[in-house]
Amino acid sequence: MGGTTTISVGSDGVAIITIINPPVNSLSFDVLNSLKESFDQALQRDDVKAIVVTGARGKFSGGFDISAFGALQEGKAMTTGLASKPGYVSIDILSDTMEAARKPSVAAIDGLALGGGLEVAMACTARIATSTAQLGLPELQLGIIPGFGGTQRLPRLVGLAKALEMMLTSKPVRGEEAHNLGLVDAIVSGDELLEKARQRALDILAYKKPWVLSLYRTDKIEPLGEAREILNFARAQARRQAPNLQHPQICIDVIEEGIISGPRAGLLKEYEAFQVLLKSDTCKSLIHVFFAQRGTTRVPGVTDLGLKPRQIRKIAILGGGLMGSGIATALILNGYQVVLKEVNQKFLDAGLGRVKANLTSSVKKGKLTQEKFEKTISRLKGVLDYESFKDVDMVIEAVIENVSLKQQIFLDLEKHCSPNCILASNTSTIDLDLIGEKTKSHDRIVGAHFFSPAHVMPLLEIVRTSKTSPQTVVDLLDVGKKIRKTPVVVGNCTGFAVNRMFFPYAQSALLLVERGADIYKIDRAITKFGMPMGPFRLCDLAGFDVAVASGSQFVFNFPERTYKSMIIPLMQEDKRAGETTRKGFYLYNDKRKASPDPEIKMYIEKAREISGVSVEPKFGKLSDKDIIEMVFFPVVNEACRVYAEGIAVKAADLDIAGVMGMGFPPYRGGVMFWGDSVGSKYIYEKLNEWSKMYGEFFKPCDYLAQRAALGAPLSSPLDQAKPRL
Ligand SMILES: C[C@H](O)CC(=O)SCCNC(=O)CCNC(=O)[C@H](O)C(C)(C)COP(=O)(O)OP(=O)(O)OC[C@H]1O[C@@H](n2cnc3c(N)ncnc32)[C@H](O)[C@@H]1OP(=O)(O)O
Repeated sequence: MGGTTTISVGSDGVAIITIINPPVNSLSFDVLNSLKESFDQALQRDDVKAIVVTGARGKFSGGFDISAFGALQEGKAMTTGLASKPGYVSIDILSDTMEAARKPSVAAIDGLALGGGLEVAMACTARIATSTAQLGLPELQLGIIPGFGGTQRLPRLVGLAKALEMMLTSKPVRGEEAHNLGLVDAIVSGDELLEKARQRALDILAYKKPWVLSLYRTDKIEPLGEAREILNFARAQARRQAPNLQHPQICIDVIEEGIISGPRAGLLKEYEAFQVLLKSDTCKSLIHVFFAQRGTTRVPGVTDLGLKPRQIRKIAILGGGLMGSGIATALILNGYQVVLKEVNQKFLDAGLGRVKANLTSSVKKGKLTQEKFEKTISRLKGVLDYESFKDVDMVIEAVIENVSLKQQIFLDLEKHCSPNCILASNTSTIDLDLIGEKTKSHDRIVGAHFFSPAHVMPLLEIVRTSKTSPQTVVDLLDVGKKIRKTPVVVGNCTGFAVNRMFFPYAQSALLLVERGADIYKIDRAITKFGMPMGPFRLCDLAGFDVAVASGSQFVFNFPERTYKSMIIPLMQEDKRAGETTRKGFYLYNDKRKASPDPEIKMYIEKAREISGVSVEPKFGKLSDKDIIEMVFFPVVNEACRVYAEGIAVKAADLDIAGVMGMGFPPYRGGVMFWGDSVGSKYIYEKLNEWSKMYGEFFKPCDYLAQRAALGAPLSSPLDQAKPRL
C-alpha cells in the first residue's frame, strides 16, 4: 500500500493533482482514495477552475498496485466502507467523480500510463502526452482484464479493432501513435507538458476545445452488426492463440456488453468479471511470474555486497555457429563492440553472414532501419587469431560441446586476454570446473548460457562456480540487463538449471513410447498443456546431434536416473537427425511443415528389442492427463533436486528458468509453482508408484519425499540444504 496524491493550485485557477508512489506511481488503494479526495477538494474550492492530473518524476502511472493482488486474492479486505462497494473505483471515483465533474480535467502524460494509469487518464476530459510516453492496457498479461473502465473507454477513443489489439496483445503504444489513434489530444515536449496541459484545461473550460466524455463517445464504435463481426473475429483469434485461457474471451464479452447495453452496464460487467478473474489460477500464476522475473536479479551474497558493475565495452566471441552468431547479434544490437573469432575463413564468413542475416531479417520486419543496420553491423569484426583479444573486456566461448577443446581454448584465453577479462562459456551442459580445470583463472570463469536463437530468446543462465567472484557475476548481470535478457544466476553442475529440467522431459517421453504410447499423441497432449511444442518435435528442431551430445553428459553424470533408449541412435544410423535432414520423429516438407512418419514404428520396435521392454496395452490408452503427469512429474522431481542442491537460490528462479528457457506456460506459473498447485504429496505418490513399476528414472528425490511427508509446498524456502551460490 502507501502512496498518495498532492494538490497545488496555481494563480491561473488550475489545480495540479500529482500521483506519488515510487517507483512507478502505482495505484494503491491509498493513492486511489487520495485521488478522490484531491478531486473532491478541487471541485469544492472556488479558486479552482480546472484540473490537471499527472504523475511524479516523469511517470504518469504503471497501473493498479500489483503487490496488492495477493491480499485481494486471499480475500483479505483491503477496502472498507464505501471502498468495498461494487465498482467503487471505476464508477464512483473515475466515472462519477472525475469524468462527470463540472470542472474539466486534463491528463498530462509522460513516461508510463499503463493499466489503471491509462484508465485514470481516459477518465479525464482530455489527454496531453510526450512522444516517448507509453500508453497501454497490459492487464491480460496478468490474467485479468482492465478493471477501471478500460474495456469501455479504450474502444470509444481508438475504435474497436485497435482497442482489441491493444488489450489482447498487452502491447503499449508510444505517444505519437496514441495521438494518431485519438487516444491523446496533443503531443508536446516534456518541458512544456504541464504548461500545455494547464492551458488545454482552461481552453476546454472556455469552450475553445471540445469537452467530450470518453465513456459516452460513439463516433469510433462501429454499427452493431459490424462490431459483432470484429468481436467474433477477435474471439476466434484469441481461441486459436490461447486455447487454455478464459480471460481474453471474457474481456471480449465485457466489451460487447458495453456496446449492446451501454457503457454503464459494461462497467458493471467489467467489475464483476474482474473480481472473478483476480482469484483465478491463471492470474495467480501470472502475478507470480511477474514478481519472480523481477526477483532474479537479487542474488544473496552477490548483489547485496555494494559492488558496481565494471564497464564492458568490447566482447570477443569464439565460434560463429548458430549460438555464437546469435549472441553477437544481441550484443551489437545493444551497443557492444564485438570480435568474432573462427578457425578458418570459410567458417568466419559463414558466421558473419549469419549475424548479417539476423539483422537483415529485422530490417525486413520493420524492426530496424537501414541506418541502424549499418551502425549495428559496423560494431562487428571478424578475426582468425587472438591478436585483437588483448583489449577485450569479456570473452564468450561458443564452440561445440567438447570438453578437451574447451579446456584448450580457456588455456589460450588466459594467455591472450588481459588478467581482468571475464572468461565466459556458453556451454549448455558441461561442468565449468572441468572447462577451466587447466587454468589459474577460476575467479573470472563464468557460464553465460544463452538459448537459441540467442538474439531472440529472453533468458540468460549465468552459471557461477564456487570460485567465480561476485564481481564477475555482477558484471555479467549488467551485460544481461543491457541486452534485455532476464538473467537467472545458478550454481555449477552438469546441465545447470534449464537443461537439468529439460533432460527428464525428453527421457520420460521416450520411456512412454517404448512402453507403447504414441509419439504424436504425446506431442499433442504436451502442446495442449501449453508448451510451444512436444518433446519429439523439439528434439527434431534441436537436432539429434545436440540431443545426443548433451544427453551423454547426463548419462555419464546421473546414470542411476537415465533412461537409455536406443530410438534416437537407431535413427541416426539411418541419417535421420531431425529437421535439418527433413527426417526425425516427423517428416518435413519444403516449408518445414511437420507430418507424422509411419516408418517410426520400425525404430521403436528395434529399440524395444534392445532394451528388452515390452508393450503394455495401458500405455496405448493413456489420457492427456496421464501423459502430462508422466512427462512433467519427473521434471518437477529434477527441479526439486536442483533446488535442494542449492543450484538455484530460490524456487521462483526455477520457475523463470522453466518459463523462459523451456517454454513452460507462464499461466501455469513455472515448474515449481505448478508442482505446488498439483501438490507435493500427489506427485510423490505417483512417482513412487511408477518407480516401482518402471524403474529408478521415476524415483522421487529425498527433498520431494520430505516435502510430501510434511505436506509442505515445494517452493517454501530451503532450511536444510546449503545453497551452493
Ligand atoms: C484495475 C486495473 O485495470 C488493473 C491494473 O492496472 S493491473 C497493472 C497494469 N500495469 C502493468 O501491468 C504494468 C506492470 N509493470 C510493468 O510492465 C513494468 O514494471 C514497467 C513497464 C511499469 C516498468 O518496467 P521497468 O522500468 O523495466 O522496471 P521494473 O523492474 O519492471 O519495475 C520497477 C519496480 O516497479 C514495480 N512495479 C512495476 N509496476 C508495478 C505495479 N503496477 N504495481 C506494483 N509494482 C509495480 C516492479 O515490481 C519493480 O519493483 P522492484 O524494483 O521492487 O523489483
